[in-house]
Amino acid sequence: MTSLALTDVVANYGGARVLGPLNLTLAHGERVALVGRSGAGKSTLLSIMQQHWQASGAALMPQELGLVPSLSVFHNVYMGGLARRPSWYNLASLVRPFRRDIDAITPLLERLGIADKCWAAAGELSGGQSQRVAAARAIYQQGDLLLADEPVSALDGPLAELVMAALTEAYPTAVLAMHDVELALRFTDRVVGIADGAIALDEPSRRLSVQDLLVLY
Ligand SMILES: Nc1ncnc2c1ncn2[C@@H]1O[C@H](COP(=O)(O)OP(=O)(O)OP(=O)(O)O)[C@@H](O)[C@H]1O
Repeated sequence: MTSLALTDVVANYGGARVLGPLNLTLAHGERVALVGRSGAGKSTLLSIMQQHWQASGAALMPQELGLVPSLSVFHNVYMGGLARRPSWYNLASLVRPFRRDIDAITPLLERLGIADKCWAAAGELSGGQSQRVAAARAIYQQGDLLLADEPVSALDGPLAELVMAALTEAYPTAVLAMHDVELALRFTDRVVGIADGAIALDEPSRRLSVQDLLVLY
């Protein structure tokens, strides 16, 4: 993968245009923050990216997380790697996880501070714990590109940094919709500001300050 391009993309809901026409190119190894006020079109743009780039190995961390509440944390994370294994293996793992998968997933949970919840049902977790499980699942997926919608919205301070560091280390190429502009500037190379469904700003993060981004809000 060298670069990924969206050309003249649009999104309509019930006949009303909410995004575009918009062009955006993402280079390999580039981490982009999507910022903008609520309803600007960040989630819509991420879902268009997913539709266009799924075949290029995009991992998605959706805003609503998409965990299976009745399954354990382990199994929710394991699901990130389902496509790498044959069906018989996945079924056997559901009944009795293999040691090598436990050994691969445990360090990830330890890094994100949720190893003690490995065998708890995902439905019993707090919002911040659930978000870390979804992050672990996205990391375990090991795609070429991460598309994450507000990946640390339920976490604050050091935990938000921990998760951002783990996600960006696992995915050198990523698009992350973020509300925390300070965190966005620290963990990405480029900021794309969305306002009313259009690109209102597209600059390298190092050239921007938090103040520069406030115009979008
Ligand atoms: N399913 C839907 N049906 C109708 N309109 C929708 C739907 N989903 C989103 N929209 C509209 O599309 C626009 C963009 O929404 P979107 O969720 O992409 O914004 P966002 O920037 O991700 O917001 P937030 O930061 O609150 O998640 C909004 O005006 C929203 O009301």
